[in-house]
Parts: sequence; C-alpha cells; structure tokens
Amino acid sequence: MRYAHEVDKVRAAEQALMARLPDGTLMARAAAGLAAVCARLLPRVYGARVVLLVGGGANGGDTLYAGALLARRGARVVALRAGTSVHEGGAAALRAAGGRLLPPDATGEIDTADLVIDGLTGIGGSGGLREPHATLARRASAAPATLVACDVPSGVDASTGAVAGTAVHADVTVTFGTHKPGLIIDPGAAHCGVVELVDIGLGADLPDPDVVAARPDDVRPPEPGPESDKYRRGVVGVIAGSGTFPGAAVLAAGAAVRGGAGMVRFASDAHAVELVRQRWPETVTRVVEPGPDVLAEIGRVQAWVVGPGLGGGERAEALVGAVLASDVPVLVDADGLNAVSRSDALRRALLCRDVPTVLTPHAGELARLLRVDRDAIEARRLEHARRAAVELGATVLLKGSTTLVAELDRPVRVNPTGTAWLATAGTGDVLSGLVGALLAGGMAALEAAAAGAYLHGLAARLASGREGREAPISAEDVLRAIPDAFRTLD
Ligand SMILES: NC(=O)C1=CN([C@@H]2O[C@H](COP(=O)(O)OP(=O)(O)OC[C@H]3O[C@@H](n4cnc5c(N)ncnc54)[C@H](O)[C@@H]3O)[C@@H](O)[C@H]2O)[C@@H](O)CC1
Ligand SMILES: Nc1ncnc2c1ncn2[C@@H]1O[C@H](COP(=O)(O)OP(=O)(O)O)[C@@H](O)[C@H]1O
Ligand SMILES: [K+]
Repeated sequence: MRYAHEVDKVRAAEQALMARLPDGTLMARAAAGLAAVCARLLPRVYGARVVLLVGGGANGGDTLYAGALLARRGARVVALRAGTSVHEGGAAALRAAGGRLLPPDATGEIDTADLVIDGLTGIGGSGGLREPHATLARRASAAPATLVACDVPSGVDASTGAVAGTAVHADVTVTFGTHKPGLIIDPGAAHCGVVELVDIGLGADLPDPDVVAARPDDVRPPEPGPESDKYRRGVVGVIAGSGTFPGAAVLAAGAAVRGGAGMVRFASDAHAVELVRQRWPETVTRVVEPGPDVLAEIGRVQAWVVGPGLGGGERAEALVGAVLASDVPVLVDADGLNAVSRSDALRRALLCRDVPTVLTPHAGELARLLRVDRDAIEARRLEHARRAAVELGATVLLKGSTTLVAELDRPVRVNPTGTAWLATAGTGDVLSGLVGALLAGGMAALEAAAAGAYLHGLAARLASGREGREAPISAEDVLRAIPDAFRTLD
C-alpha cells in the first residue's frame, strides 16, 4: 500500500523525530532530497538557471537550502521572495553559495528559467493563495521551465486535495516523509505531476495512515481452488434494467459474469431479461414483479447488486427495499441510489442493516443522497465520501476523476488505476457488476469495492491503449478487458 497522512499527523511525527535530532536535521534532509531530484531533472546543473519561489514558512526554508546546494554545483540561482520575511538560515545559505534574493516583482526571471522550485506554501498553506503568491504560482505554471513543487504544490490543501483558487501546476512534486492525501486525490492530485517521496526518517513516528492507495500485489480477488464449485465461488443476484434503460442490465450482468461469480442470477422485466439472456446465456434469468416474495422467486445468492438502469418510481423503490431487507451483502448503484435519496423508509432500511452494504454513487448521486451541491462534493471528495459512510451506515465508493472508498474507522482507499476515458456512459454499470461478483466471492465490502475499482480502472487502461496512444473506449470495451485486468495482477 502507498500510505498518506494528514497534516496534523505529519506535524506530530516531525515533532517527535525532531526532538531526538540536532536542530535543522530534517530541513537539511528535505533540502538534500529536493536538490537531488532537481539535479536529475536538469540536463546539466552547472550554468542552469534556477528560480526559487519562496514563501515565509519552512517550505520556503527547504527551497532556499535546496537552491544553495544547486548553486554550489554551479547553477545560477535566484530566489523571489513572496511575503515580508523568509527563512533566515536558508537565505544566508543561498547567499553564501552565490545565489541572490530578489523582490517578488522580478517575475521576468521565471520566464527564462530552466527550472523553478515552488516553495511558496507546503503543509502550512491554507485557503486560496494570496498575493503575490498567486501571481507567482500562475506565472511559473505557464512558463516553459520544469516546475518542481516542494512537498505540496502551493495552493493545494495537503490534507484533502481541495484547491481554493490559484494553485501551482507542477511537473514533479517532491514530498517528504510520507504522501499527503491532497497529492493523490483530485483536484489536488491533478496539480502534482510525478510525485517523488523523499525519506526523511519519519517512518517509525508515523501513526496509521488516513488514506491508502493499493499497489498491484495488494489486490487479491478470490480464486477458485480444487474444491470449488459454482455455488461455493459465489452466486450474485443482479436486479437491473427497465424498459427505458435495458442496456445497463446487460453491462452489469456481464461484468458480474466476467468478475468471477460462480453464477449470475438476473431478474428484471421481460424486455431486460430477454436482452440479458441473449447476450449472456450463462446467466439464470427470471422475469419478476416487485412483491413480498421477489427475492425468493429469484433464488439464493451470496450478494445482490441492485439499481443500474432501474428507472424511477415505485418499482425501483420496492426492489431496492426488498434487497436491503436481505441478509447478504448488497451493492446499490445508480437508480437504486436515487430511490434511497427519495425515500426515508429506504434510508432507514439502509441504516438498520447489519450485513455489509456498498453504495457506488458518482458525485451527482451522492449530492442527492447527502443533499449538498455536486460542486461541493467534487471540490472536497474525501470529506464527503467519509461523511456519506457515516450518515448512510455503508461502505461508500465515490466515483469520478479520483475514486475513493470510505468505510467507518478505516483508512480511505484511493484508487490508483483508471483513466479519464472511463468517463463514458455505462462504465458505472460495469463497475457495479464487477464489485458484486467480488462480494459474492466472499471479499469484505471495503476490499471488494477497492479491488473492483482497481480492476475496472486497469481494464479501462488496457482497453484504451498505452499511454500517449490512447483511444476512446466504450463500456463494452471495459467489460471485455476485465479478464486481462485480472491477468496483470501479481
Ligand atoms: N516541520 C518540519 O520539521 C519539517 C518541515 N518541512 C517543511 O516545512 C513545511 C511546513 O512549513 P510551515 O509550517 O512553516 O508552513 P508552510 O511553509 O507550508 O506555510 C506557511 C507560510 O505560508 C503562508 N501562507 C499560508 N497560507 C497561505 C496562502 N493561502 N497564501 C499565501 N501565503 C500563505 C503563511 O503565512 C506562512 O508564511 C513543509 O511543507 C515542509 O516543506 C521540511 O523541512 C521537513 C521538516
Ligand atoms: N474524469 C474521470 N477520470 C477517471 N475516471 C472517471 C472520470 N469520470 C468518470 N470516471 C469513471 O467512469 C465511471 C462512470 O460511472 P458512472 O458515472 O456511474 O457512469 P454510468 O452511470 O453511465 O455507468 C466510474 O467508474 C468513474 O469513476
Ligand atoms: K510548495
């Protein structure tokens, strides 16, 4: 797992470590790591033009010491001072190494630089960048120089990834001690470029992480063994589709088949059932009307998926209600979530469940569930995913440019796979069927949701092609690439 810690935890760990080390040791380690990355990025350090953007805090201090190290190797280093004071030791070191400090209006330096280091704000930054910081951030982001952010791109909230106004768009972010959530969650993540972690020795002082991102060997979907049969591998029941949206049913049922379910039971109205039967003859289908015995009519399953393409109205509410009353894990998606948003009874049913429930909203669906603006959710994804997990009593997978999975008292999972090409109709239906298969296979809710998102994002990347040569993909292409995604796991 890749670990990320919020600012208060980073500060506490730094305090604990600093108490055991001579003054200035941590800043020296951070600066050395930062300078080493910058030196690697430059074709030649000697003679390179390096500009430092320096704020009033320790982030500016790191940057000044890193600039001094580059100046000692022959770089021509100037620092633009934002704010009234800068780190004194860092400024003295830069001067002693032959660098210069200039006022913030010397912005012409930025346009001719080979490399700019952003040391305006780090984990101490809060709110939108003030002036002259914002102007410097904009100018550096637009300049041809390689832009390296010290610890965090200035203007990005390190704990959450929120960006209020202007923020640096870095090519590389050199972060210290541990990742910060804001570096791996959008919109902040989109400002980081490549993130390099520099070890400053915090390891033993860091508590449990707030946010984690899987590496390939962390994703372990269930595998059949010699004793497996279709029932033991897990039967998933999919209730999806309607006269208006039958395609969602075909995609969700297909993803459940490809996701490793021992068997898929599919139930809906006659039209959706006919389409699914034609496309996925391996499913066991049943035409159902909502009623008290609807689940018994469909048959026994180890997990339910309800919602894709169900449409609105009483039918959807009745089917979601039936599924929530069951005693097996349930995934609610799409129109199933909209039904919960409309119905207090369904919301109560959700809270009463004592078996796992996974909800897979996009920002619009979550906005309706939490009764907040969609924009607020996209701006502060981490906060809203956590809040939804608490208020709805479920494992919440929030989809979008960064997919998060939140569960009460557990580190939030950030999905590291995926591609913006996934933003196309029907890919969410594929995700719900895939996660449903993993739930039926016995994975815990958080693991199933995180593994499903990982495989789904990987399938999309495999379908769209290698980086720099991607092509548009359909939901169907993602579905077809699911087996390849499984194959690429370690
Ligand atoms: N604490 C430590 O032991 C270590 C800290 N390190 C560095 O220290 C940084 C944190 O330093 P600080 O706590 O001094 O905080 P920062 O340097 O991140 O930010 C504080 C400064 O930014 C200004 N500021 C905050 N928000 C602003 C805004 N929106 N617009 C304009 N100015 C704003 C403040 O007035 C203050 O001058 C880390 O990111 C890292 O770079 C590293 O040296 C490693 C060790
Ligand atoms: N900008 C983006 N970058 C990466 N993935 C995205 C982006 N936008 C959407 N996605 C992904 O695409 C899928 C879309 O799902 P959803 O919104 O439910 O679509 P639908 O309802 O049409 O199936 C989700 O897996 C989501 O995480
Ligand atoms: K910075």
